[in-house]
Amino acid sequence: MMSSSISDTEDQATSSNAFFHYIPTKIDTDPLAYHSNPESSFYVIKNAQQSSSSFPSANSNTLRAGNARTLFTVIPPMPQDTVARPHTSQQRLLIKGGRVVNDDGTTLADVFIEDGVIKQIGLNLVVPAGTKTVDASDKLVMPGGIDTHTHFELPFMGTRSVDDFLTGTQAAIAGGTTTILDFVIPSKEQSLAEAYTQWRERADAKVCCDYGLHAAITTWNDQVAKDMETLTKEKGINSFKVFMAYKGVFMLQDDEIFQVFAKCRELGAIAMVHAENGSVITELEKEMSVLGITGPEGHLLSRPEKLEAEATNRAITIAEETRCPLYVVHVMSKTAADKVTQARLKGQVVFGEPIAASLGADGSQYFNKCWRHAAAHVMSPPLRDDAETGPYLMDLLANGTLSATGTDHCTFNANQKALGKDDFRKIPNGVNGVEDRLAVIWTKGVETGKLDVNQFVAVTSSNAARIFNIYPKKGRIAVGSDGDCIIWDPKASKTISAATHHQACDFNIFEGLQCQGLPIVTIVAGKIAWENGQLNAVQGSGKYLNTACYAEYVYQKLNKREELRDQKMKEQKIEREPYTGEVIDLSKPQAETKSKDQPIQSSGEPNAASVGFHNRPATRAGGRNQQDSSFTFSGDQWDDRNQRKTTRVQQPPGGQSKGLK
Ligand SMILES: NC(=O)NCCC(=O)O
Ligand SMILES: [Zn+2]
Repeated sequence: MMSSSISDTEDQATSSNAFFHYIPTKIDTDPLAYHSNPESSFYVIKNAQQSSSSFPSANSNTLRAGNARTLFTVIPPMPQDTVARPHTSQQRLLIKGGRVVNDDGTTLADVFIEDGVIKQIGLNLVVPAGTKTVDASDKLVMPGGIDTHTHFELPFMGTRSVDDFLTGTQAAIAGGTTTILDFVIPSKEQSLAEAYTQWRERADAKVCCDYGLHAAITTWNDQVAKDMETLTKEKGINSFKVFMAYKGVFMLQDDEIFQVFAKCRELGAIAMVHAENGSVITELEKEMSVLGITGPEGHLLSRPEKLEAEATNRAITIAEETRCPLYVVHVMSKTAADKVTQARLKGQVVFGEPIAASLGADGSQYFNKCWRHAAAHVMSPPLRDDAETGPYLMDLLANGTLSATGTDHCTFNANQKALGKDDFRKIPNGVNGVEDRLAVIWTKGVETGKLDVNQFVAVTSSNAARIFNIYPKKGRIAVGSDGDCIIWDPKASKTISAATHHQACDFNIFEGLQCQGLPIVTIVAGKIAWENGQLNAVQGSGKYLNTACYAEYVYQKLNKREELRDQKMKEQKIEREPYTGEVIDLSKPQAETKSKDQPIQSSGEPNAASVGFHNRPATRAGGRNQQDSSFTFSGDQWDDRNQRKTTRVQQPPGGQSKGLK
C-alpha cells in the first residue's frame, strides 16, 4: 500500500520498528551542508535508534528521494541478493563523526557496518568491542557512486577496451564509485545468452565492487526476444539498449526498435537508447572523405548535434507509442537534452543520462593540432564544440530533468586509437571517466552552486539505484542498505592526470582539471577499499547484482496508465449486429463479380467508391463529380462502363486547330 501523508510518517516515528524520525527544518548552518536551492529544506534525523533488525518495511515512509523534492515516499523492500555474501563475522566498521548525506536529507550521525550491511545509524552507538573505527569528522558520508554506463574489456572496432573489470573497478573505487553497470554486447556470431555468460565469466573473477549488467540488442529476431525473456526472468537483467548508430554493426531499424521496446514493456524492463542517426552519419562521413578530412575533427563534423536530437526524439516517440519507459544514455548535447525535457514535461517516463565527459569536457579538443590528443576524445555521440553544453546539462541535472550520471567509460590507448590514424572512422570510439565522475560533478556542479550535496547524491547514486531497481540496497545510507559508502572531503583537491590515475588507459580527457572535493575513503561492502590515496580493493570480491523488472520508480505510473488505457479502449468498442451480406470472393476474376453486371448508377446515390476509387457521389446525370480525381493506377475511369455522350464542337472557342504547319 502506498501512502504519503505526514501523519503516516509521524505514526511511523512512534511505532516500535521506526528507525528515524525525520523533522523537516532549516536548522543547518554548517557550510558542509550548504543548500543552493532556497526552497529546499534540510531534514534532520532525530532519535535515531539502534537496531539490528532488517530494513524498514515497504509501508514505512521516509522523505522523498531525488531532486524532485516531494516530501514523502515509500522505500521499497530490499531486493534479494542472488549470491549470498560470505559472512566474515568480524568484519565491522564504525564511521564516526561524519555528516550523513542522502538524496533527501543530511544529518550528523555515526554509521555502523557489519558483514557488509549497514546495521546502525545514530549518535552514541553501542558497537562490539574491537570494531574498527574510521574518523569522518568535518566530512560527508554518502552512498557510494553508481556508474550507470561502463564498457570494460569491450571488444569493439577491431580491438578491446583497455580497462578490464579489475582496473575498471579499482579506478571506480579510487574515485568513490562502488557499483558499476556494464553492457553485455553480443558479437555478430554470438547469441545474447552466450554473451551474457561471457560477460559474467569476465567480470566475476575480477570485480572489486558489485556490478550489474544491461544488455544490448544488436540484431532482432524471435530468438533474441526469447533470450530477453530468459535474461529478465532468470539472469537478473532489467534493461536493454538499442543503438541507432554504428550502421551495419549494431544499428537497428525503427521497426526493430519498436519491437524491442514493445518487448521491454511486456517484460517490465527499461529500454535504453544510444541516440544518433546512424544512416545520415554514414553519408556525412563519406562527404568528409570527399573533402579530404581524415582527422578526428571529421568525427565531430560528420555527427552534428541535430542528428543526436533527431534520434533522441525518434526514440522517445517510439517509446511513447510502445508505452515503454526509456533511458537515453550519454546525453551529449543541449538539443538532445531538450527533447528529453519536452517529453518529461508531457509526463512521459523518460530518463536522460549525461556523462562525466559531457559535463566536464568539450569538443574543441577535436581541433587540437596533436593527432593523439584529438583522437583520444573520439567518442559517440561526440563531445560538442561548445563550452556551454556542460553547464547546461548540469542545470538540467539540478532541476531534475536529467536523472542519473554515468561515464560510458570505454578506454583505448594511443596505439589503439591509431587504428584510425589515416581515417577518423576507424578510431575506436570511447573515453575515460569511471574514476573521475564524482570529482568532476562535484567540481562543476556543487562548487558552482548548481547542485546541493543532496542533489549530488541523487545524480551520482540514488536516482540510478531507483531506476535500475537496486534501491535502497544501493544508493542510500540506511539500516539494511549495503555498506557501500564514501567519506567525502569537500576541501580536498587534486589535479586530474593520466600520470596518477588508476585507469589503465594512457590518456585522461580531464587532464589538468583542478578538482575540488574528493572521496578520501571508499568503503565497499563494509571494508575500506580506498584510503589516503591507497587502494586496498579485493579482486573478485564484488558480487553480481540481480536487477528485477518492474522497478516501482519506473513502472508504477506506467502500470496505472496501461490499466486506464485498456479501460478507455474497451469503452470505445462498438457492439454491432454482425454483417450478414455478401463478401466479395477475391479468388475469382474481378470480371465475374456481380458489380460488373450491375449498372453503376441506380438511384443517383453515391456508389463510385464501390468500384474501388473515388469517394464523392456522382452527379445527378450520372457523371463523375468534378472534385474527384479521375486518376487511377490502372488508368481506368470509374464510369468507363457507362456510355459517354459526345458532342462534336464545330466552332470551339478560340477557333479551330489547324495543326502545325
Ligand atoms: N560511446 C562510445 O564512443 N564508445 C562506447 C560504445 C558506445 O557506447 O557507443
Ligand atoms: Zn556506451
